[in-house]
Amino acid sequence: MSERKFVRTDTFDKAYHKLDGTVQKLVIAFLHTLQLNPNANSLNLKQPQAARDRRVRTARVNDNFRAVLLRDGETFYLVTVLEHDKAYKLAEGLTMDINKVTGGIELLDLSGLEESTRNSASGAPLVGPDAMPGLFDGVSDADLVRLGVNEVLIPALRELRTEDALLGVCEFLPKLARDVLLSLYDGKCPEEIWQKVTAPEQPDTPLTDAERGDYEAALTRPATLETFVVSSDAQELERNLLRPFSEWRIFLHPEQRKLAYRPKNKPYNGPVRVTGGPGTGKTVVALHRVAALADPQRGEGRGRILLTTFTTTLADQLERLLKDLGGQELASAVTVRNIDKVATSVARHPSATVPAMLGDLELLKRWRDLLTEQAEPGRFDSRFLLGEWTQVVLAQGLQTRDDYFAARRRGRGLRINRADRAEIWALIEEYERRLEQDQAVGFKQLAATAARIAEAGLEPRQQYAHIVVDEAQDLHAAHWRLLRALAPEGPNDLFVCGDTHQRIYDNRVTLGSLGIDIRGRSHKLSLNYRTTRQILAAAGDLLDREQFDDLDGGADDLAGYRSVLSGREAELTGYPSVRAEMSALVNRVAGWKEAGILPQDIAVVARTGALCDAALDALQSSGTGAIRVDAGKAPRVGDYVHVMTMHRTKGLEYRAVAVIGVSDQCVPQPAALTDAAADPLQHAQDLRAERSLLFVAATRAREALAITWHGRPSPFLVHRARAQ
Ligand SMILES: Nc1ncnc2c1ncn2[C@@H]1O[C@H](COP(=O)(O)OP(=O)(O)OP(=O)(O)O)[C@@H](O)[C@H]1O
Repeated sequence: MSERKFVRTDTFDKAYHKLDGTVQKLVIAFLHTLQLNPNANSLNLKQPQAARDRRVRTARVNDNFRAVLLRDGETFYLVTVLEHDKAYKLAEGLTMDINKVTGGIELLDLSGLEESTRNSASGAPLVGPDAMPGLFDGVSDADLVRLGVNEVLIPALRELRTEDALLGVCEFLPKLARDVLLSLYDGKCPEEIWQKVTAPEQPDTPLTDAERGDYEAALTRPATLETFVVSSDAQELERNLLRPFSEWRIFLHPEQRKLAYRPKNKPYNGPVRVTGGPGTGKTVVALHRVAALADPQRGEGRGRILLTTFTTTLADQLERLLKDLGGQELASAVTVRNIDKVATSVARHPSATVPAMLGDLELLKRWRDLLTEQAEPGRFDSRFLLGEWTQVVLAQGLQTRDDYFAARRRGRGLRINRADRAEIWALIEEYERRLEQDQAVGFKQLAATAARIAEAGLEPRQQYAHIVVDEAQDLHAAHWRLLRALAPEGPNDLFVCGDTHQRIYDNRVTLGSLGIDIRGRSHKLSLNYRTTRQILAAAGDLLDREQFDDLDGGADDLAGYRSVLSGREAELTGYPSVRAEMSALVNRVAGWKEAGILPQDIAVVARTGALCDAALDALQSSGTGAIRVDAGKAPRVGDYVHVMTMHRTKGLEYRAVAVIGVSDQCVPQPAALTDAAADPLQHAQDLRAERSLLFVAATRAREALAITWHGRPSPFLVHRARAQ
């Protein structure tokens, strides 16, 4: 007899978590009975008379609720738990099939689909001069099938004539079909959709005819695991259901799964890079990759694992998510540290005095002080010198005057001659001498020291077999040299996730030149799980046609970047004064709260601390609980709207986001821009970072985004603002 298996869908989990506690307990009891004896009378397992699929059953949970499931031999596919009549209605139109392209199992809710198309079409003229064409008239059935749309869906899909009708049917479609149809609706051609949407879901080897009907084999395919999870017994199922529902822990997109979990005999033969726009699940992939490496059963890991990212706040968040994913056991198997702590752990001797750590603002001030004390004004200003020190000297680990004279200055816009180099080196020596004297050190300087120590050789117990990096776009060259030296070359050594469209610090690198060879091991995620299509479109416009690098000397773009979530358009609104903007903010936040969004799911974001203070003041004076989210501190828990600068928003997400003060005087922030005449390249890079900051802030929004300004709008907004 084959082993009894429970396969639950994401819809089952969602339905379970919406039930009240007493019904949940009954669902668990039902599962235990099903495990012990699927033929038990108390289950009242029935095949609806009008069922389209002979495998469909409903079963009794209590007098009001029934579970909907499919039985295929000893395998039970748990679909949902619904009120009695709704359960029967769903069960009658439900079928299950194996997708011909992906080999993944799909549930097809034909009654829901047909009813939704019928309702949306009622009243619309289908013939005559006013008849509306079908949304997909220009796409052949053959193309739809080739793209992975099951042919039984096609007649109903041909009835769709409006966007509302399409959005209405989305909830009844398998995930791939939904993604394909929305991409077609967005104007993408079948070929592009094949490449970006469907092909990545294909299994590694093409399906044979026999495999197309083999459900047992289909159960293990990544495309199935996007929607289904297999449990071997009711206890395991119960344990999983009792945890809070977070889809990302269980239901990965096939691309995400393939990246995170490698077959045993196919390790990555070197560093891997994962890119993708905001919200595409890079962090989720990084966490699952760590889980795969830490799982002794899988045999992928060879030793210590480090998970690192840019800030302490993000590292704390990663640690929390790692616990969500694999409990304390997983969290204890991994070192989670932000990159500065990694550097500190290598560079600082435990008994040495702890130096003062200086950020860029303080370092810039010290450059200014040094220059003011010079007898004669030199050719170089403080911003240039800070850049030269960090982007050339620390980035390359230059230690001597000769090294500096021989160094290439890639990415620096101002040409300098030998006399200039001599002048600059003398200033840098004096600058570093003063830092040492004051027992102070810059963060990148510390990283450069740590890299030097690690490159000279570390004890094996200080090294890591595997390093997983999140928010990689903001790491400095010295960080990369350090990480390279911390993880000796080998299978699965480095796994790097990042998105250069979100680079908000001026750290550009070419990984290859730093000993991190990602050739042939580069992957891009493109399905956004966070943000609606409307918000993505507005955020995408902020980037204009700016060029972005791919961390390795090439170019990156957001081709194929998309979302299947739908919602309201982003709002872009200008006001005559700050006062008017703040008063509108107070009303907007009140509106969001009235619509059921909790205060802690709302963020107010500004470019400067002063504007944050003004917003905080306006909100608090109106009686709205609000707090500032500051560096290094986890946001206070409670019913507060979070107010923060754009820099703080990195890696976070909220249901509603108001980005305020996006005026021409404030974004880009004049103080953050190098003078174009002094260094045109640097000026362009500073502008790009300012644009990315706004992009990062806007892409934190899941459902609602408002971008506002007073006076004239920021030049980054101009064509959107005009089009509104
Ligand atoms: N397979 C999935 N199923 C459901 N939700 C997912 C999935 N993958 C990611 N998410 C959710 O999408 C959101 C964005 O994911 P994540 O933070 O990993 O994206 P990211 O690419 O790292 O984003 P960013 O670059 O903007 O920081 C999170 O809420 C995450 O839980």
